[in-house]
Amino acid sequence: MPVFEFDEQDGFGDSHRAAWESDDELAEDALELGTHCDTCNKNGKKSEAEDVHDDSTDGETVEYKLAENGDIVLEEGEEDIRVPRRKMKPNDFQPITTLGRGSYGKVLLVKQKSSGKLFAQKQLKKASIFLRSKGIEQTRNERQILEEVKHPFICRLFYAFQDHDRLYLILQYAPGGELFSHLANERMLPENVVAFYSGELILALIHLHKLGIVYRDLKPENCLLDAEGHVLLTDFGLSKVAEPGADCRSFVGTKEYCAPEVLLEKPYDHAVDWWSMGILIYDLLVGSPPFVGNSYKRIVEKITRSRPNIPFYVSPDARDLITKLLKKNPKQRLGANGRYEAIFKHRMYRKIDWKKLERRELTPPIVPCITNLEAAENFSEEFTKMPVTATPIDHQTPFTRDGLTVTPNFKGFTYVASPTFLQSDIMSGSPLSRL
Ligand SMILES: Nc1ncnc2c1ncn2[C@@H]1O[C@H](COP(=O)(O)OP(=O)(O)OP(=O)(O)O)[C@@H](O)[C@H]1O
Repeated sequence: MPVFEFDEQDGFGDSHRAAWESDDELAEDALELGTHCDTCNKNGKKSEAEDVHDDSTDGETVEYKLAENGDIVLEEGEEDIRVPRRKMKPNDFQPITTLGRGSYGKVLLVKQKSSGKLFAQKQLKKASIFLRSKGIEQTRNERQILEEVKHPFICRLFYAFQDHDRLYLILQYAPGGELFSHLANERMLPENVVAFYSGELILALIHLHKLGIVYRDLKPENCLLDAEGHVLLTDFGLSKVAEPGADCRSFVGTKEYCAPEVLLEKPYDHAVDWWSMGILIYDLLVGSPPFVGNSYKRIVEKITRSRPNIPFYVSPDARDLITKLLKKNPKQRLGANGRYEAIFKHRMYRKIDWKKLERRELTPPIVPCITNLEAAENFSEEFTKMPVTATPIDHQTPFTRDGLTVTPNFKGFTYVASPTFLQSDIMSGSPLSRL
């Protein structure tokens, strides 16, 4: 996958760091957001079912040094030998419940049999991918992008594999569910809360942009929460790697969140993500996106021609930010061309210490109610009540296209995260293991 770094001068490099380091006032004024569990008072109780520490590695015997507290002692640069880099298969994971459904298949909560660890397993039916011509490219994109991207607010990919019928992505499980399901409980969020979530998402987007990736699909369903309440951006099916100077012309995205240049089929770039960020901030503050209508044509008309109608109760700072992000001309949009400093310094974020935010040191305003990770309490019962069956063993049913029998193989799809990562923060010191 082609990846390029932005120029240090106008990119994320020094100018970004300078913005953080020079602004002591902002650091001192750092926001201490109050914490509450939004649906109950049982803050993060440990589930006995989760207290599993099975070090077995499918019969392989390995030796490792142990510290007094039982931690594995690793020499610098040494990879953890407890986690052999072995390809996974569907049968290595026990399905627990259904979490949701995407356009190519479902997302299950699964438990890795060898370790007892929980993951989200995104299944994609090859037949439906194969029948939609853009599907294969989209799926490869998703796998490659997830593999490459490592960021505290972006959902991690651990394994990717396939059998005859399906592709499988084994992802970091976001037990807090969708950010917007919490919004549905609250209707509108206060400005300091919106600054927190949009701040974490801004850092995630900048990370992607720095890698040359346009996310293109920023929408409520793709903003999940981890057990502590930090944002996890997911679903990279529509992300695209932009070559320097190249524009992406294919139509993607959820229309209410789509930038005008995309709807008008004009060339577009990373600035589309800053438009969607403006829509998301409006949606969080007001309770619905700014451009809605009962037909596709009406929505497109509003997005391309109308100004957003910002209610009177939105503060001047938030109003200013939304207006600057929702500039129809992508070149004038806040954040366009790597001008991230203007976002960091915007008054909407005056109480955010960006360094602390990136280090996950600011307390999330909503702590998801999780009493038992396996119960997936923050997901819709429409899914969690669905019966889950074990993933069928590869039954070699051929399917046809244009009258021909085909057995598509998605070359290069298989992926195993590095052993170091499999034992890293997310897996061992993460909220999941602490519950
Ligand atoms: N890592 C995860 N942890 C927990 N739940 C997840 C995770 N990934 C997805 N989900 C749940 O599954 C639902 C569907 O996810 P998916 O990524 O397939 O959505 P989608 O945007 O419809 O996908 P696509 O655009 O590929 O069709 C999400 O809305 C979310 O509720």
